Amino acid sequence: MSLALCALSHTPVMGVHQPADDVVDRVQAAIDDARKFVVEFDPELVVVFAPDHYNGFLYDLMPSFCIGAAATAVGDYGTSGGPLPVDGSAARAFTAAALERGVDVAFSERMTVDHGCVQPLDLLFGGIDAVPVVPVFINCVAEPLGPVGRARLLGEAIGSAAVTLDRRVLLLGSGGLSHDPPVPRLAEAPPEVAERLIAGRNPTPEQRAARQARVFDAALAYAAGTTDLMPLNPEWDRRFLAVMASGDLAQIDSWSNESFVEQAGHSSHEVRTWLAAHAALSAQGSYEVRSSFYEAIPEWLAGFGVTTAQPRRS
Ligand SMILES: O=C(O)/C=C/c1cccc(O)c1O
Ligand SMILES: [Fe+2]
Repeated sequence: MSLALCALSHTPVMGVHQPADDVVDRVQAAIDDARKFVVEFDPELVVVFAPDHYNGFLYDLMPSFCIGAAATAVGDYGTSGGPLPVDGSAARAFTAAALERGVDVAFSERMTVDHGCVQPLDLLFGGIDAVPVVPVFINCVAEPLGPVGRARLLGEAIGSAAVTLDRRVLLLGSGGLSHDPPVPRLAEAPPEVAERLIAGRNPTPEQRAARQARVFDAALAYAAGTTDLMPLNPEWDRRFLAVMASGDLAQIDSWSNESFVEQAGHSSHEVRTWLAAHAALSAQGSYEVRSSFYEAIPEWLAGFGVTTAQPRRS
């Protein structure tokens, strides 16, 4: 058995509205390097810790966490769509391990995932069919959210089960870092938007296209500085990355949900996926960061990070 980690931001604006060429080149180099790391590790299973953006999980039934034993991708924003090659027995083992450790995960034999789960698979593996996966949903958008430390405990539980497998397991975290994209919030939503957040699965192609166009337009306006969306926070991002690299993950338990929003934007909660992935990696002992890239990219609406890490070699 062995574990490895790759955590990276996702943004559907990538490739649609680009920052300067030199920025794109640096991001591409970081992704290429992460892909090289993953190819060399040659994972036999990929555990994807990812948020959802009201495509699979809505307010009609919103868990804090859900492990999927079967899953289908909606294929939003041009990401791969269709069934994922989920390892159902590994998913059930991870679920049992989490419940045994007092982390009350939900479990799904028919999970739906979106770009949050699929974009990293597309970027690192060229699609969703390359390696068996276990998708692990972490609620990062639908308030109220539990304390951030619960994601750490989830990761530790899944990691404790992953290290017992006689397989190479890649822990993939997807999201963040600081960002405040125009994702609607139930508390402020007008009735028709509230209905979509509660029960708006399977939008029509026209509805999905309109939603995606709104995000693309927001990205253009954000880069031009003409929106009231919160600024990216490189200082906060770098502080978060330093905590992940330190291995002392429990210190983040004191970061209140309010502080995430106030300092790093409503969708900065997506870093819970990074936290869970690093906590899972820690199940194999202390770890070392092999590579860390970060750049604030307003054109993509995100503080964009790419990290690879592995158990510390003695
Ligand atoms: O369409 C959505 O709901 C979200 C889009 C988005 C935009 C920028 C950064 C992200 O992490 C996103 O999920
Ligand atoms: Fe997201």
